[in-house]
Amino acid sequence: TYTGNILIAVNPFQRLPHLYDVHMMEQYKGATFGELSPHLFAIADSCYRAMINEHGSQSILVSGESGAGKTETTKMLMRYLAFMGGRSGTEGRTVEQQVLESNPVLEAFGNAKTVKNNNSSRFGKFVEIQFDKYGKISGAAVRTYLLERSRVCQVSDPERNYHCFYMLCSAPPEDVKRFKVGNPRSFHYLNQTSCYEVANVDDAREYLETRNAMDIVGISQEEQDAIFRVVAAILHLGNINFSKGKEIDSSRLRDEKSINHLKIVAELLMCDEKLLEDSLCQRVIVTPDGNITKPLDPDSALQSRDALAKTVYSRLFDWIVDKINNSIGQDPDAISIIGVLDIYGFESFKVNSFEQLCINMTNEKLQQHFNQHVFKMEQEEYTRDEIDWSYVEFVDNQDVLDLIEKKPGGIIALLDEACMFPKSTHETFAQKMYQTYKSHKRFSKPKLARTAFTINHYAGDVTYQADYFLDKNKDYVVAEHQALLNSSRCSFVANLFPPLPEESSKQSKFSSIGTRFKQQLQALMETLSTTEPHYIRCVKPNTVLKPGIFENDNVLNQLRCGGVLEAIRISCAGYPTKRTFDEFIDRFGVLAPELVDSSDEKTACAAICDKMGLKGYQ
Ligand SMILES: Nc1ncnc2c1ncn2[C@@H]1O[C@H](COP(=O)(O)OP(=O)(O)OP(=O)(O)O)[C@@H](O)[C@H]1O
Repeated sequence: TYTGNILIAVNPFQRLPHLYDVHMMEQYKGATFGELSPHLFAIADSCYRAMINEHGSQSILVSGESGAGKTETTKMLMRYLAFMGGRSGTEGRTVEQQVLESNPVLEAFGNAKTVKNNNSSRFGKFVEIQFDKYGKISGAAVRTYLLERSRVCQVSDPERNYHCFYMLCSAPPEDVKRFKVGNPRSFHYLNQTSCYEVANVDDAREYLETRNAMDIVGISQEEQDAIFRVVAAILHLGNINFSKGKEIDSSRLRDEKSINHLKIVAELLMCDEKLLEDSLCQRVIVTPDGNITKPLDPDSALQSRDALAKTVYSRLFDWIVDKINNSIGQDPDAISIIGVLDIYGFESFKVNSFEQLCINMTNEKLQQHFNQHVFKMEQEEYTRDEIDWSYVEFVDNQDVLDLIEKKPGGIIALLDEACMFPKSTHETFAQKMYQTYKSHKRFSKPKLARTAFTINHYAGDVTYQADYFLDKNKDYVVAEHQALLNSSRCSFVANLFPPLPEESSKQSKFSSIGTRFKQQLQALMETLSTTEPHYIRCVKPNTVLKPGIFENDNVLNQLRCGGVLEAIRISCAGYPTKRTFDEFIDRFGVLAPELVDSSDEKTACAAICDKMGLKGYQ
């Protein structure tokens, strides 16, 4: 259905191909908005037409909670835009085909089965489709946000790690042999949960399809092999274990098995075995008097191993995104763009951490953008009609945004400070927040909390646990890991870790995930502000992921989180029903037939209202 121009799309949890086929696209092509049943093609069509007619850039913002259908909706939107903006009769790899095929590639490496969704995107995505002066697609760019790195090393029932790991384990026998993988149950990074299969998903087929999609987006066979070699290396890396070494607080490889896995990792990454072992079991400390090598105890070595796995995986993901962008190509002469944003919705779990804070900050920003837009649209309409609506209140969430991201003084700024100060712990960080925001309306400290804090978001209160904030915010690659991988004989691996520029290698430049994410978000908002936005709110009808079940309270909460209720409030506070003068006379003329014919439409309408004793109309 629609609320104003906002489309509210409910996930059907069953395939409805007839709703999304070419025949349906034909019907919506050029149809007046609102004439046909609400449909995402109607949004895509009005967006495309607005771009052609007004030569202005557009954006479609798709939001909703995990499993609500954002990614499916985004793919369908892209298909419609490719249908409208594609070039007929072209052969081979067209831009629009590449844009569409980037989806399965990104999903293989960035999606996983979670409690909420069997194919959950663990990153945010903004696809910018560029159009030339003929309204044809001439280029595209994909920007991704905040991939969930922790999943690579840590998964719990009934979730899975990223799809690509299982695909590789189900690859054809020659590839399984070549990449030295096997049963997913034999890898620590996969066997922490007992979930290996996803209903209706055939990993073996997905492997071939991903390879095929990689061909189309322009990733060469050698590059594909290197990618899967890295994926396999990460699996083996997870199987390396440590036990206490001879010296105090030192560690060594635990057993033959670990030695064997280490060998395989070195082979797959084409780097030196001894260097790999050292980079896991030791740290070099730079002091004014020279470098000191310090051994790591087994726990720290395990952490070092996991940090390496996460860094390699996230670099791999970034490489794939860059490659897709390079091979699709950007059109510097593009006349306008249509951006499609598929980004995680508001999150509030039993335990909320740094990721939730970043996600909810994104949603606060988008909410502000949404409110401003809805408000502005209404305002423009009232101004056009010369109607006074000064009494309609605008609720701004700038105070929450300031609390999180203001510099200096916001939570992210405090966190960066804490990360740079070697002695800080999550407790000192929490204390600092409690002190700083003692009297902030949107911040509170739960009773008896030592590290927890609550933020009053537009969609409700969320309590965060600050325990891992410091670690999660630090964005640096251990120097030993950097040196190791940069020295790989495989140019693909070495290029994932280019040498750092001089100044930043001196540890002077601190880079934090929070600040980088904030900057990315800022850039996104700037892009969005140059476009005319269109909104789609996806709704998940139930938590059992089945068709035909509708949980009322749950849906209501999603509408609240999506800002739909706020949009309705703004609309209700003004004049929610809009009729032209002749429609009004058509409907209410019977109340005063004698007035209708005698005067012009506007006067007649006023006369009808007067006759019925209505007060305060404008
Ligand atoms: N229009 C649709 N028709 C049929 N099935 C759908 C549709 N939309 C969603 N689904 C089903 O719901 C599942 C979840 O949808 P999707 O992956 O798009 O959710 P999401 O909102 O992107 O979630 P996340 O934030 O976790 O990535 C899909 O895998 C698919 O099975």
